[in-house]
Amino acid sequence: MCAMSSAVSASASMLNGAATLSNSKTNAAKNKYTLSDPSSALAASNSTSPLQIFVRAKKKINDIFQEIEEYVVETGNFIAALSKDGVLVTEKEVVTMDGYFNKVSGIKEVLARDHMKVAFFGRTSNGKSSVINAMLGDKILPSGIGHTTNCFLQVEGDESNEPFLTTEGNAERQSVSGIGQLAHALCNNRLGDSSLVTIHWPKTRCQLLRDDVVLVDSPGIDVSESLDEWIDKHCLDADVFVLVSNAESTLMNTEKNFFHKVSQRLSKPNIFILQNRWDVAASEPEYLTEPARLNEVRQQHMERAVGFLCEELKVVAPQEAEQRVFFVSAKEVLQQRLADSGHQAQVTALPEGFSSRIFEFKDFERRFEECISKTAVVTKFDQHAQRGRAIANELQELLLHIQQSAGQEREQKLQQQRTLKQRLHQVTQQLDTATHVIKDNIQRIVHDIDRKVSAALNEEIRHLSALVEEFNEPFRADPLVLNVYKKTLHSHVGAGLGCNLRAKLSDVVSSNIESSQKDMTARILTLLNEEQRKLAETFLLPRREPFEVFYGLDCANLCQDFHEDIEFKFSLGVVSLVKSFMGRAACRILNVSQTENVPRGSGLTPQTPSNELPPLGVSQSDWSLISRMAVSTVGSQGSMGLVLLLGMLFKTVGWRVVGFTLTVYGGLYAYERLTWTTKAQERAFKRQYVQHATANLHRIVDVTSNNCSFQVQQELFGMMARLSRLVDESLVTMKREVRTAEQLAKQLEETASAAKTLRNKAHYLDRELGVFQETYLHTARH
Ligand SMILES: Nc1nc2c(ncn2[C@@H]2O[C@H](COP(=O)(O)OP(=O)(O)OP(=O)(O)O)[C@@H](O)[C@H]2O)c(=O)[nH]1
Repeated sequence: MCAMSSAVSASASMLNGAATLSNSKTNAAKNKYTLSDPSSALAASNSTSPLQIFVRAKKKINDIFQEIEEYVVETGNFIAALSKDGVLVTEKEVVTMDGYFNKVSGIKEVLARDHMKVAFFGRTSNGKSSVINAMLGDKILPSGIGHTTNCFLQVEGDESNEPFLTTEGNAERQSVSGIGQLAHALCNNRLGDSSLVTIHWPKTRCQLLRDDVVLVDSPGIDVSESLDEWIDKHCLDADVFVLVSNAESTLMNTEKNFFHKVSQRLSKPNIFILQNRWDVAASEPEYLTEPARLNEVRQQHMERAVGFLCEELKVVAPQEAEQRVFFVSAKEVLQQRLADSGHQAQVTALPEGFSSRIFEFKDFERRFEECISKTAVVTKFDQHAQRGRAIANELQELLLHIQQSAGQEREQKLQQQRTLKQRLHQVTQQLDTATHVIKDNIQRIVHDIDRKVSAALNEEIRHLSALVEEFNEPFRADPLVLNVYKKTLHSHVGAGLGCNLRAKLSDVVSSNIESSQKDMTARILTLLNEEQRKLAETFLLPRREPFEVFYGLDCANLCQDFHEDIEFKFSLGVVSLVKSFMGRAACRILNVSQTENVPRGSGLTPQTPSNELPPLGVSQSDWSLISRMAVSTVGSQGSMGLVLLLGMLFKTVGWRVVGFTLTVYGGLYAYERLTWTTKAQERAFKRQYVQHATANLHRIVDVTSNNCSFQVQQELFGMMARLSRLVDESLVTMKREVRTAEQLAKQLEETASAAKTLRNKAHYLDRELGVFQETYLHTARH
């Protein structure tokens, strides 16, 4: 069993022999360990063990660094996520976070391995191994007369239930049976005196090891020349050094020189001096009879040891130096503790001063524990705590920067959002106004065009005869030829009208359209941003072809009901005269006469119609009869009618007048008949065509002008629609930008909030480490 449990029996023994111990430090210790109940004494010793300072500090700082590690991972993820957009954090900061993580992980690993290390040095056979065994309460290390320890042996606690050992550079677990001998054999056979063998001892078997104390035994400093190497390899991380001296002799130069070397390399190392084998000195017969002389010897040893520590090494103040020198017997303590644990028979005959030596050893252990605990807390944890605080502070700075940057960015985004909303509202209103004005302009232009097309077409209709006259395809009265002639004339007239209208109107239309387009473009482009404006100017505005109005004058269709009348008609014929003088009424009469099928060939001469009363005593009824007969005669073209008509005239005006008239009439008829040539037929045809087309074209003037203005309207509205679409797209883009700015502002707010939370966490961790320093490190230093 370990040292702590043996303290109970030591305390019990002390009750008998403590009176011999006058040293005040042992009295103080006696009071602490005078406990009636062994179990409660163990519990008390465990709970009040100074080593618990280190144990609790280690647990606390490990817990804190666990939190720091989790925190660094969380913050690292946060920063890595932010680095994607590269606004708030840079790639360098991500790398820095990786560095923090590596540092914290490294510290955590070191912390997990951290322990309190005590190294034992002294000349061969001074009892170093025995002291360690006594402290551990078990024969773990080999000890014996002569040079037994040939390399460094480190005893440390392990969670496993069975002990094992490992050698330097070889993590393989080696057999544990006869561990002392095995370690000894390893030292002898394979390893140099600077090499290290680690003995992993179950923590459950020893409180000291459970409390993270590691004990290192060394070969005798008087038999090695590798002292510098020892210091480098085994002393620099030691918290406490124990010089195991032989109380039978004074401190040797080899011992002193070694610690001079140590104190040169380390600042004020913690050194305890154990005057071991004090039992042998105390058992000298001369001291048994005269205990005062033993005290003198003790005093001499004490003065030299104190002088060595205070004046030579200067590692401790004079008033504390006596607390570092103890007169003990490791052999007796080990025996006592082995007996207490049942591994060995109880010592029946206790030598003189046994209890006080046992007690002084315990006192050493107490002082040693206090010292190593405080020292180890400072040496092991202070730097880590400082580093942890530095990391926490650096992260606070970084997060504060991110928080502030995110806040500023958010403000910018909100401002941008406000500006965009204003612009959106403004553009919407301006678009409404512009649309209204443009529509009015378009309507105005459309009416103007309508009016101009109408006027131009009317003028063209007025000059239609000229257009028809220009048509000089060969004319023949043959129906087939005439049909082709008509078709070609339709085309000529349609094309001519279209061409003339275009010539008259295209400049007006173009300038109107152009000015309107320029106006609407100027109005709309101001609603676009620079980029969209350029785009519009590049792809939208230039027309590939100039706009042309299609007049759609389809004369073939328009004049399809045209039927020419190019039969010869004597201008002084009854029908012509009737038509001339009586107009439609005569026509109706003619029609009626035709329908009544008046018999032909009355033989009467046609008479010039007149509105005046008939001369030569011809009554109204006679004129009516003559007219009817003439009409019937001409209408029937028969000789009977003519005969009847002539008969009537002979009877009325006399044969001479009739004869003369008929001669003249016949001459005229012959003249007209002879001059009724193809050319005359063509003229008649064209005249009829002009009349017919004029009438029909007049009917479509409104339709055509409407059609043209509609085309202009379509063109302008098309342009306006394209421009409006651009503005609409611009508005959609702006709305999207508003939403994006809103989302970004929200994200930035969340980022700032998250950065603040993380900053608070860093502050909390810094405070935790501060409290840790205050609780453990500040206390340990004072
Ligand atoms: N009487 C007496 N003998 C002791 C005491 N301490 C150690 N011894 C004996 O001294 C001898 C050497 O003890 P070790 O513990 O092996 O000494 P060491 O300093 O480790 O020796 P090395 O390992 O060789 O350097 C052993 O026989 C021990 O029993 C003591 O306090 N009193």
